[in-house]
Order: sequence, then structure tokens, then C-alpha cells
Amino acid sequence: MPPSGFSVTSYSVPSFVCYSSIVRWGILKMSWEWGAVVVAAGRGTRMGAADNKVYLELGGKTVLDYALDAFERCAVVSSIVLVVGEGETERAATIVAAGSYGKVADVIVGGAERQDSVYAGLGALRTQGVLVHDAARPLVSPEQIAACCAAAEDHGASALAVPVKDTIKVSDGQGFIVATPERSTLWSVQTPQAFGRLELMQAHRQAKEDGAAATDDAMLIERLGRKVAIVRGDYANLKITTPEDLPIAELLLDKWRRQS
Ligand SMILES: Nc1ccn([C@@H]2O[C@H](COP(=O)(O)OP(=O)(O)OP(=O)(O)O)[C@@H](O)[C@H]2O)c(=O)n1
Ligand SMILES: C[C@](O)(CO)[C@H](O)COP(=O)(O)O
Repeated sequence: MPPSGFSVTSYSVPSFVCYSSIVRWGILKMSWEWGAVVVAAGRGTRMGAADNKVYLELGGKTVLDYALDAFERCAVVSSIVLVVGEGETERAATIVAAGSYGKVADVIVGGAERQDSVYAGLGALRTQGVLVHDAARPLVSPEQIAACCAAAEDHGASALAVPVKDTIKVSDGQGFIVATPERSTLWSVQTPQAFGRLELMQAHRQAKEDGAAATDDAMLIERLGRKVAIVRGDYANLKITTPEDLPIAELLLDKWRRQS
């Protein structure tokens, strides 16, 4: 085990794999103040439920509860802005109060696209660093959140990701394969993703000006030619997207409950 008092901000971390170990060893010292934008303003169209999927129940709590709880328990994070759908503010505030999520400083209304919701959330924070997280990813851990912060302090920006397991094909849009990218270079990106708040705001403004749409925030930094470090995540940090994701999440939660 490395000596105590070791700080990732004053030591060159050789690879993404190291961040989670550093957090596990409990030797992390952060320089920036960190806030989080948790986006919950989607419709859950692919889930096909009557309700927004973040309010669906998982082991007695809502999907949203788990995401908020992980950020609440992460010592590195000082404040959270929760971004919700039109007409959902009261419901979300009730969940925040019932769960005693004291770090939630604001509950605000999001926009039509995820990108709009994140941008709305950024405007409500004042911290140097910002984490962006999907409320639809309930199985994130405080350690993974802290690992993202550490990597972003070292490299400017970071994102949790896992190596792709399947062989990925590119289609021609007509049902035929046109290419097979080299799998060893492919990562499936997750949230949280961590950035300097002002840099991310600038990247969002630039994207808006250019009419660029992005499905994650790292993409907005990449398109400016800046680097985003990969932080090795966990396959269990799945995004609740389609109906079969719910029983998988239940199984993982059950397993963790039995282990703790
Ligand atoms: N306008 C939007 C769209 C999405 N999100 C949030 O972004 C996260 C990831 O998006 P996704 O899984 O696509 O959620 P939905 O948009 O709800 O799902 P779908 O695309 O199936 O409608 C979710 O936590 C979702 O609530 C958001 O805050 N605002
Ligand atoms: C940000 C994200 O969760 C990374 O995997 C994902 O891109 C969100 O995309 P979606 O189209 O909103 O599901």
C-alpha cells in the first residue's frame, strides 16, 4: 500500500486503472471544490412506462434515490443540483426531503434534450469542478465518483467507461455492415463525467452556437480538441434504459445487500 498523505494531484498517475485503487486505499486529497448536476428530466421513452423511469421503484426506493444517495455519501462532493422534468419539481423535492439528501442545493427544471438539462444545471452551481450524472444510473458508487474527480483534476476532464465486450459493427443505414472498428480501442462510456465547470459551460455554449448535438458531455470537450481521461468503471453501473435493465439492477442490488 502507498504511504498515507499521498495525493494524486501532486503525483503523476500512470494510467486510468490507478484512480479506483487510489480511492479504495483512502489516500485521495482533492484540490477543487466539487458540485454535481444530476439529470432526471427525461421521458423514459425506451422504458415504455407510464411514468418517468427515474421514479420507478427498485428495491423499495426510486431509481433517483440511489443516484442521489451515492453523491450524498461521496465526501468529495459538496453540493448537488437536481434537474427534473416540467411539473416534477414538487415530487422530486419530496424525494429529496424524505431521503435527507442535504447536499441538494437546488431542484430546477430541465430542457427538451439531455444537453439542455445539463446546461440548465451548470448555471445553478458555483463550484470549480462539476460532475454530470444520469439519475438513470442508480448503481454508481461514491468511490467511482471520487475517482472521476481525481482524474479530472489531473487531466482537465474525465469520464467513467468500461471496455466494450461485443464486436461492434458500423452499418450503412440500410441493414448492411460497412466496417468493424478495432475492439481494443472501444470503450462504453458512462456517467459520472467530471470537468472544470467553466470549461464545460464554455463547451456547451460553443456547441449551441455551432448547432452541435451530443449524447454526453465528454463529446463537447472532445470536439474542442481537448483531452478527456478514461476512468475504468464497472459494468454494474448500467443505465436503466429498457425494461430488461430493471430486473438486472434488482439482482445486483440484492447481491450487494447480501454482501454488506
Ligand atoms: N431532456 C432530457 C433527457 C434526458 N435527461 C436525463 O438524462 C439521463 C440519460 O438519458 P436517457 O437514458 O436517454 O433518459 P430518457 O431521455 O428519459 O430516456 P429515453 O431516451 O428512452 O426517452 C436520464 O437520467 C434522463 O432523465 C434529462 O435530464 N433531460
Ligand atoms: C451520457 C450517457 O449515459 C453515456 O453513456 C449516454 O450517452 C446518455 O445517452 P442517452 O441517449 O441519453 O441514453
